[in-house]
Amino acid sequence: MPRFSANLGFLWAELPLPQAIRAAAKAGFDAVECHWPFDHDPGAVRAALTEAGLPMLGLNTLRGKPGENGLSALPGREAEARAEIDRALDYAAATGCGAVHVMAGFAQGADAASTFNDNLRYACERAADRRIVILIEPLNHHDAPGYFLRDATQAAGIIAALDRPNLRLMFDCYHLQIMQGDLTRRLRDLLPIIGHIQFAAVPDRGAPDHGELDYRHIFAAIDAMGWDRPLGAEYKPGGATEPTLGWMKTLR
Ligand SMILES: O=C(O)[C@@H](O)C(=O)CO
Ligand SMILES: [Mg+2]
Repeated sequence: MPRFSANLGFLWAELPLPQAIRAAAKAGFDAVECHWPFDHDPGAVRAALTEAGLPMLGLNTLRGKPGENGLSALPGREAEARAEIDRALDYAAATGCGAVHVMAGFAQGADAASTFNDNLRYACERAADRRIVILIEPLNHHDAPGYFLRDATQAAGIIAALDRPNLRLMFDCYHLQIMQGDLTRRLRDLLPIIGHIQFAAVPDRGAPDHGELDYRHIFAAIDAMGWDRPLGAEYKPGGATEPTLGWMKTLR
């Protein structure tokens, strides 16, 4: 039976993070994850997680200046990228969060590729002694045109080349349906390197109860593969979150 993580970057995004954590617990989620929680006191976040009895599965490195979408593949920006990796790892350690998504940024070409690899090696090393997983996530080219990491094939190549036990793929069904499709086979083939799975309707990124993907089929297939960790609900509710949660009953 699938279990679910509320992505608090989109769900209950209007609430301060500790309140959003409590709202997710009340709604029946099994875990939470977030985008950029750094303005919230990590002690208050940890206390809310403990009170709610929920783990925090992941958070992202900061994106950089306005208009940027991560720094780790940007040649010449290594010092800033690594400072953001350190900041994210410190916050993850302080809140007991299990994974950090290292955001690549808008860049292309060989220099970007080697910069990303070097920064990922740095992140994996710094994360290892804290038992934190480093995630990389392909983003679709409509929402993030020019983003360095475009699809799961590219991400799998990086993970194989770096060969670090704590480097994993964030498999976001929304982005990967847009970029590559064939999600059932792709999930099965990539399962050994997947660190987290996220979902939303395609193409509007709404609740997973409409659109071109049938999540009854996808979640049953994921279940049959033996995946039992919470799946990340990373969709845009377009208003209050509670009225959008009907899918939790039908997809469980
Ligand atoms: O899919 C997304 O957009 C997120 O998972 C993310 O962390 C980067 O924006
Ligand atoms: Mg995602």
